[in-house]
Amino acid sequence: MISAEILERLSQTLAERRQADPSSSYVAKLYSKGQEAILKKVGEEAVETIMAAKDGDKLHLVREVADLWFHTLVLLAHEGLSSEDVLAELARREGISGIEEKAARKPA
Ligand SMILES: N=c1c2ncn([C@@H]3O[C@H](COP(=O)(O)OP(=O)(O)OP(=O)(O)O)[C@@H](O)[C@H]3O)c2ncn1[C@@H]1O[C@H](COP(=O)(O)O)[C@@H](O)[C@H]1O
Repeated sequence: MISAEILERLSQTLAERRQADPSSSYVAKLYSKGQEAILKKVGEEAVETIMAAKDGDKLHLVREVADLWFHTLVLLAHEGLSSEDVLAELARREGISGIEEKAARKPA
C-alpha cells in the first residue's frame, strides 16, 4: 500500500538536495536557479494539470498532478518547509471542520 510515507521520504531527499552540487541533479539545479524558476515550474505544471483534466485522460491527469505535487514540494523545501507542514495544516482544518460539524449538530 502506498502511503503518506512517500511524501516524507521525498521531502527528506528534497531537503538534502539543498546542499547538493547543481550539476548533480535536476532538483539541485532548479534550487540554484532560485525561487522565480521554481514558481515558473509550479505554474507550468498547474496549467498542464488543467489541460489534462479537460482532455479526460485519467492517466495523463494523474501524471500531471504528480508533476504538480512534486514541484510544490520542491518549492516548500526551497522555502525551508516540507509536506509535513501542509499535512499538519490539513489535519488542523479537519479538526476545525469536526468542531463546526459538532456545533451544527447540537440542538439550539
Ligand atoms: N519525483 C520526481 C520528479 N517528478 C518529475 N521530475 C522531473 O521534473 C521535470 C519535469 O519537467 P517537464 O515535464 O516540464 O519536462 P522538462 O522539459 O524535462 O523540464 P524542464 O527542463 O523544462 O524544466 C523532469 O525533468 C522530471 O524528471 C522529477 N524529478 C525528481 N523526482 C524525485 O526527486 C528525487 C530527487 O531528484 P533529483 O535530485 O533531481 O535526482 C528523485 O529521486 C525522484 O524521487
